Amino acid sequence: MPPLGIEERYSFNQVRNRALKELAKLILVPPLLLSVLTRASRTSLGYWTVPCHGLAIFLGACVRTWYHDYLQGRDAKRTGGEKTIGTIPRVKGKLPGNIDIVVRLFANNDSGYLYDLFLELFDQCQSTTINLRIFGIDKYVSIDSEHIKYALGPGFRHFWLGNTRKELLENLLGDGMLNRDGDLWKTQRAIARPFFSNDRVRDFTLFDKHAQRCMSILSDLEPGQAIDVADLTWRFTTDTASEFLFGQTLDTLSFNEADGGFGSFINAFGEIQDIAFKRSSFGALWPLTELFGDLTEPLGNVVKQFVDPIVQRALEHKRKMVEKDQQIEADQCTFLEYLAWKNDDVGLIRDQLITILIAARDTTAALLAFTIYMFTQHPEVAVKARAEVLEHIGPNGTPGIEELKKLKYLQAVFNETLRVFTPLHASIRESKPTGILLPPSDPTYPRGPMYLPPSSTLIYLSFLTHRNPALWGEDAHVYDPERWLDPERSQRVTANPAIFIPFSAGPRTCLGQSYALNEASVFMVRLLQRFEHFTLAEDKQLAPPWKTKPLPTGSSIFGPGYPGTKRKEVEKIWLGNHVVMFSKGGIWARVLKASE
Ligand code: HEM
Repeated sequence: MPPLGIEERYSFNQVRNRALKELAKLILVPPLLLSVLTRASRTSLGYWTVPCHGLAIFLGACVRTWYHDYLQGRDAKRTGGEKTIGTIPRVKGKLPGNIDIVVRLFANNDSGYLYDLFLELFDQCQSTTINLRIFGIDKYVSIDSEHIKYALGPGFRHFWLGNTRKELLENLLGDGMLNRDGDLWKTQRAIARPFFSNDRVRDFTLFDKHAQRCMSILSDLEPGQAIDVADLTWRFTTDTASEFLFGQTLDTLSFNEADGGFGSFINAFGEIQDIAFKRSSFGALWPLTELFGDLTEPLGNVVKQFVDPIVQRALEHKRKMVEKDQQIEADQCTFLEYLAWKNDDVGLIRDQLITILIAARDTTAALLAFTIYMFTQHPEVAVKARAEVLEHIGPNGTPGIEELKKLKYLQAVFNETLRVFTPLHASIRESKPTGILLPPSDPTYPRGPMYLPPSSTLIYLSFLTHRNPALWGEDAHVYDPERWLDPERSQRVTANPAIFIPFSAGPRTCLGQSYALNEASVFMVRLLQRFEHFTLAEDKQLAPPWKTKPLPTGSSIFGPGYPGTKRKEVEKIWLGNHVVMFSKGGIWARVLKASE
């Protein structure tokens, strides 16, 4: 069996065997050693057999952790050389293996404000990069803008996506660019890049067509009728992306889910992502929850059954063109035709298409939905954005690239939504098999260079970096687009762009940034031309479960109200964190048509 390698496709059996081996190391090896010892010394443990074997597992874990720390300490000295370097502070829970922390993390996810518990952990450790060490397995979590910048940019070569991340979505993303490192990633990115260049995504006809459909849906609502705008924007980006990628829309805006093919495709597509998210909460041992088979396999087959014939047709079309000695017009074709022109591998084309669909859809939908949520909470923002649209484009004008450039306030609104409700709230990298010296930390809790051991999992929470008062000022929790227009306040980002990374940074930065912002702008222009007032339908909205007032007393660098975020006071929705952030139960709003 080939070893799990960076460019390999992972078979589920390989992944399951890997997890079983890890489990065996944890719970089988120590009792086996004990049995060998007792046999060799002809000792009978009698009634003590079970407790002694339990104790052996516990001691085995302690010895392994101690040895692991010893090796790390040695490597840290080697990596640091003459320099004095620190170790990343470890979270110290009350129970062995930090079980209590795991329980609290699940509870925070289930009923708390997103990532609140982490604020407490960072504060306890007085560090913005911490080691959770759960059941003896190190997991580093960071909100440190300097450390994240290093991993994404200058230290890029020391990191890769890592096997843990790739195993989760192998059945959906396969060889797609979001799931590969090394040469395959480079090739995939190089092929796709020209298609997402600024010039290429300037044709707004497609965005406009689907945006206009959304406006018709909104216009047809009964007076006072509420709509889930998270669902509407999701359908908008699904239809737009599918037409952009495949050349045919999935037409989810017709709300006709019963229609066989694409309905099952969209469901399977969503379900795989749900499974992947659940897997991620079990860490590297998740395959043990699927001992009897890969839960994503049947769903992956549904996806393939839907996409492969479309890919085959594109390849057939290409063959006919080649026979007739025709050339493809790069600026006239769909992404699928473009990919088919570049290679003949159905699997590779499918993986790349699915990757872009996954990257393009929920992210941009979230940007739009959270912006509308903010319109409901800050009517003055909607009024100002609408005035700008009317001034530069008029009540019926068509948004083109030149018009959009003039919408400075709308750009500030999007920036502020991307800051406060950053769709990709977290991401993950793995360091390569050599120890690394992380640069000095950001000013939140000043620390010198710290040692990151080889092959470490580093999860970074841009959600919290974007809301950190030490980087953004005391009003970091306030939604205020003006901060992007005020030279003094916007200076914080210009001086240190690493504090704002909604589209990531460095060589793996988002390929679809222009596409996303143009698509979102066209939607918003159409919305603001037709509607002028937005309210949250609180009677429909799933209310957050926490009590907002009084806030807990005490304070930390993250502001008063420790250990929670200050936004808890004002938030009317309940944030959830799948791959992309969302509002549990949707975002229900009522919209008022603009007076003619
Ligand atoms: C508001 C909308 C969007 C946001 C906030 C966003 C954010 C991001 C982020 C943070 C990453 C890095 C992920 C990581 O390294 O773990 C990323 C990667 C990527 N995004 Fe986006 N994205 C958006 C829209 C889009 C769209 C519309 C497309 C395509 C049409 C797209 C295509 C990609 C691709 C292909 C990558 C992978 C790049 C690589 O690994 O080299 N994104 N995006």
